[in-house]
Amino acid sequence: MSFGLETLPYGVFSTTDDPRPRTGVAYGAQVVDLPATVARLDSSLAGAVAGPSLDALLAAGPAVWASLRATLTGWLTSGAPVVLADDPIMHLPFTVADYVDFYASEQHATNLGRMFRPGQEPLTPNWKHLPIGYHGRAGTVVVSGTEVVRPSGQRRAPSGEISFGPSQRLDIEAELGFVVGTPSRLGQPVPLEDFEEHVFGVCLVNDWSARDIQAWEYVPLGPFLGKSFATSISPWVVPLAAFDHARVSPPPRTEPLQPYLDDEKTPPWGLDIRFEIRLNGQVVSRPSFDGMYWTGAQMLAHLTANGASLRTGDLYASGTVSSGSPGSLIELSWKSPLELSDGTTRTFLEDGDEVVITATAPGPAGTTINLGAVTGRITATR
Ligand SMILES: O=C(O)/C=C/C(=O)CC(=O)CC(=O)O
Ligand SMILES: [Ca+2]
Ligand SMILES: [Mg+2]
Repeated sequence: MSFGLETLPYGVFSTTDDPRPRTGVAYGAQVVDLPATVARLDSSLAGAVAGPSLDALLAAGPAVWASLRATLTGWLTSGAPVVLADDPIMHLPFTVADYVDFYASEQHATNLGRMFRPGQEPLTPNWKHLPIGYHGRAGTVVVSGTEVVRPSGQRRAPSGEISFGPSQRLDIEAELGFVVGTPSRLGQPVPLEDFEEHVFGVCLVNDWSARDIQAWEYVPLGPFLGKSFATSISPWVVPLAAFDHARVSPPPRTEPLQPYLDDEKTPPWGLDIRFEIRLNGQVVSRPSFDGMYWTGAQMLAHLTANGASLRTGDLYASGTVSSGSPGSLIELSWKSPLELSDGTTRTFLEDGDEVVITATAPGPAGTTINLGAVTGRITATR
């Protein structure tokens, strides 16, 4: 996994020689050890990277974010000496405050509506008027590479029999996660144009979902234990500043929007990010984020429209990215099971299966922004 100068994502790493978790920036296949450079940084920048997580950097705000990125770019371009580490062991990069999951892909919402609510209109009447979301479980957000233990729960068989046991319909959801840096004040909504004041950057998310548990529990209050057992995120958080060349207009809006969501006159926050989903090494889907109906800026405006405040470390995910190609197995195996090159087939995940989600975006002058990977392997129920 190699990262060019255009990406410069932040994460938290340790090494076998030095087991202290510390902040770093990925460069090539190595990591720039940030605390090792503090003596050469301005005090505001040094304070932002000195701790064992990205929390202080997230809280420091856009001026520090821009200044640190410019400083690091300057150092790496000019070959200034930095401490580089090999073979980093990656940790959860920041303290996850609140976790929200949106539902911003029209294709995913339509497909799931057809499957979960057959005979009804697939899109609910509110879908094109507001970005639908729910509050998830921040405490079970885990870093890429963490094993995912198959959850148990209640489910109802087609016969009507209710039972409790290991999920038999364990799925993935490939999503983009937005990481909040600067907090906001309680009672004060964050308008669309302040997105960059508050959001530090993005990561990749796999919102593991137990479809059998979900289908039985979710009416009328929405997702609960079918999704709260684990949510994996990539270890590298890519700053929003890296996406200047990836910004695109979202799909045409087909319903008039309330003024707080109307992004006609603000610079667009659609993002040309291409995902790849691998199951046991084999590419099974290539969704693209540019087809997502709602943007990260609209999701943030909606999240705070009632005056709910933001905290440093809030994470909100886009919802399954199913434009172009599906971001979940329930969609991929809808008509017929997935056929893998080892001769086996899948409708849902089996114990031992490994899922790797990667993504890239266009950078300046033909370069590529690398969002890294979020991986996870399923282990048997304990
Ligand atoms: O349509 C439903 O009832 C359920 C949808 C989901 O499970 C998707 C969800 O978690 C939001 C998303 O990832 O798009
Ligand atoms: Ca989800
Ligand atoms: Mg989850």
